This record gives sequence, C-alpha cells and structure tokens, in this order.
Amino acid sequence: MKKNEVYKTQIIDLTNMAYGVARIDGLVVFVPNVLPQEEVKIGITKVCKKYAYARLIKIIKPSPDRIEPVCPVADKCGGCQLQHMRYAAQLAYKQRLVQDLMPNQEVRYPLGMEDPYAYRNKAQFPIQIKNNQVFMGFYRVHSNDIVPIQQCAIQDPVINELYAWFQEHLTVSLAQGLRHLYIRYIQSTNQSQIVLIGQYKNDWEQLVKDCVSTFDHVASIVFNQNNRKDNVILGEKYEVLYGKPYILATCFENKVHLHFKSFFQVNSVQMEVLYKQALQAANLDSSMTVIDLYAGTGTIGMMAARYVKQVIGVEIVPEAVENAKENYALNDLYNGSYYCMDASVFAHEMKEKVDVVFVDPPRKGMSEQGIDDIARLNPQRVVYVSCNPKTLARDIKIFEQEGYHCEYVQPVDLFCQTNGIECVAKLEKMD
Ligand SMILES: C[S@@+](CC[C@H](N)C(=O)[O-])C[C@H]1O[C@@H](n2cnc3c(N)ncnc32)[C@H](O)[C@@H]1O
Repeated sequence: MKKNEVYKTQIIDLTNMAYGVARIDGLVVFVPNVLPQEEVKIGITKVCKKYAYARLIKIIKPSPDRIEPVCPVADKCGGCQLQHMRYAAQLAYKQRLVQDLMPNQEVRYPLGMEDPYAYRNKAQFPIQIKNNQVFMGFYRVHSNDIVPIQQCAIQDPVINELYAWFQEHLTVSLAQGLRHLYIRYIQSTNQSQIVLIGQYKNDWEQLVKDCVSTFDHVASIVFNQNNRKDNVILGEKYEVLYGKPYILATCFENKVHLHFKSFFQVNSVQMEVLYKQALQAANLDSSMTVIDLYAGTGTIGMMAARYVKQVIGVEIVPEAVENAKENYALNDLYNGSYYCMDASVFAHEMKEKVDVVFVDPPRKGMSEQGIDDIARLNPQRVVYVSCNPKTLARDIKIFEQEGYHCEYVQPVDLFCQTNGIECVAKLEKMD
C-alpha cells in the first residue's frame, strides 16, 4: 500500500476516536467521516507499519444512520466527529464504546438530549494574523491551521453572535498579540464573559465600550496574559477590563459564582442530568459526611449539602476554591468547607470518618495511590463522575481490588455530535 492510492472498500467498525475502520491487504485503515457498513472510495494519506490513514473520496453506499451535517465545515473542523451520524445512532455507538472498555460492568443506555445542538456554553477561538488579515475559528483536525467558521452548530447562538461581532470588530491592529478569544454564556442567568487571551494588552478601551453597549448580557471582559510556549490556553496573570473576573451561573437551584479560570460543564442542560444521576447513586442521608474531590466551584458538593451533615470539598485551582466558598454563602449553605490542594494529598492526610466520596477528576483519572487512600477512608460508597471512559474503566478495576463493587455505569451525553461521553459509576463497599 502506498500514499495516494485509491481503494473501494467497506467500513467494518468505528473507533473510540470516531474513525471508520477498513481492512485492506491485511492492513487496518482508519478513515474519518464514515460510518460502519458504508461502501466507500478512499485515498490513502499515510502508511505506517501495521496501519494506514485515508481520506474519504466518495460514499458509494451510505449507512442508514448517515445524515447531512448541519455545519458546512463539519468534515474539516476538529470540533465534531459525528455530525454525519443520526443522533440515536450516536447514543448507541457511545453505549458500545463504554461497554467495550468495561465488558464486565453493567453499562446503562446513555441519557441523551432532546435537541442535540446549540448546547455549548463555552468556546475558545484561536486567532492568527496572516497576510495582514485576522483569522478566527477552530483548528483543523490534528493541525494548527484555523478553519474560519461563520457559526458553530453546537455553540449557544449567543456565543455565535458574540463571535461574529468580534470577527467584524477585531481589526489587525486590535488583534496584535492575541492568541485566543474565550467566550462563556450562561443561558439561565443571561450573563456572558469574554476573555481576550494574548501576549500583551492592546488598546481595547473602545472595543470594550462598544461590546458592552451592543450586548446587555456581557457581564465581564478580561485580559488574560499568556506568554507560554506550549498549547495551554490560559495564562496566570489577568486584568479585568469590565465587570468582575467571574459571572453568575446556576446549577439546579444553586447560584454559582464562576471565575473564568474555574471549571464548569460545557453543557448546562446535561450537567443537571449528570449530577442528578450522581445524587441518586450517592443515596445520601442527614447523618452523613461527604467528600467532594476535584470540586471545581462546588456544584456537586452544594447539591449534596442540602441532604447531609457536612461536605468537605477539595480543588486545586485557587479561583475555583474561592468561588466554592462564596457559592455556599450565596446559597445559604453553611455545612461545607473547601480546601485548595491536590485531591490525592488530601485523601492521604484525611483522618475523619467519611460516608460517601464524590470524585470528578480530569481526563487522566485518578492515581492508584489516590484510590488506595480513598479506600483507606472506608466510605460506604464512591460516586465516580468521569469524562473519560478509558481511565474510568482502569480506575474501577483498582477500586474493585480495594474491595468495592461497581453496581452500574450510567453514561450521560454532554458532548453531542462528538465522540465524548460523561459517565457516573456507582461503587459500593463490599461487606
Ligand atoms: C472535571 S472537573 C470537575 C469540577 C467539578 N466537580 C464540577 O463538576 O464542576 C475537574 C476538576 O478537578 C480539578 N483538579 C485537577 N487536578 C486536580 C488535583 N490534582 N487535585 C484537585 N483538583 C484537581 C480541576 O481544576 C477541575 O476543577
């Protein structure tokens, strides 16, 4: 097999990255933008020892699950991998994806959205100046090239509106030094926040005034300085140009101060579906002490705080911890204490009796030592919220070795049109 060769073939499977799989001359070939059972014409783009990559040239026989993507650049932009797949089929694919990673667990059917578009409350648009022109959009898959977009089908329409406004108003001189435009919009409070991320502050006084007078929902505009050489989007230092460094969000009945450095689920509707599952799994009562590890702004902890004696929260980002403390007071909750530290170090040092532990780590999951330290605290139940089924599967196995039984895993689709999936796993101490 050689680069640029063309083949007619059948797609036999879909990987966890949503690449179609074909088998040609004993070699596995990965093809984006195709679906299982489709007959396709493909062109080879890269050949490795045991596998190859190809691009789709033509669909000869489409899958019954194929639909026309809503977005005209769906096959170029790296944001959505599944817009060409019927939503019901996306959910079935995600169920199988999670089940395949943990064949011995009861993986329930994913809870999906009624309208699986326009759900994202946060966008980070890269900005580049090329040939005296400003380019904004999303990165092309596996590249630093920007695909200019008019609007994004999975973003909240308000974010699309703000993005279009900045496309029009960010001139070459105003865009000098900028690396990203970060926009958050919270529908429940009708508040938006704009973060201009770049190497140095520019003369944005008029731009800020014009933006605020055009959109009454803009509650905060911030400059965030980032001179890093890597691809981490946010830098350390910031200066507030308008409003406060945080905006107001909600999670169920709780008000949430949300700093731009604090984590918040990108899908506000499905966030509540997910956390309701976490609450059900926790089976709380008023005598309990609960730990909220990887707590963010305290959203999960505050939900639990209404049912238990006390909540102890742990989070590593100082701004998020500050938010969490403010949020308890904001919601008249006085049974929560939050600490800014590494979750594993906290679990290692913790001495109090604990009944239920919520963990909601980043994609890399937990450390073996961290799980061992939680098990040593001997909670009756661990409710594991995860955005990465691969590390969840690994960590469930470690919890099982530590004497916990996984009752079920409930996937919740927070990332419609993409290959992402959130899960709640209920882990119960075995007698
Ligand atoms: C998936 S988010 C969950 C946040 C929160 N539970 C929520 O639902 O909004 C993971 C959180 O873990 C925090 N984090 C990352 N590494 C950590 C560590 N080693 N110790 C404590 N928190 C950490 C991140 O800052 C982030 O807020």
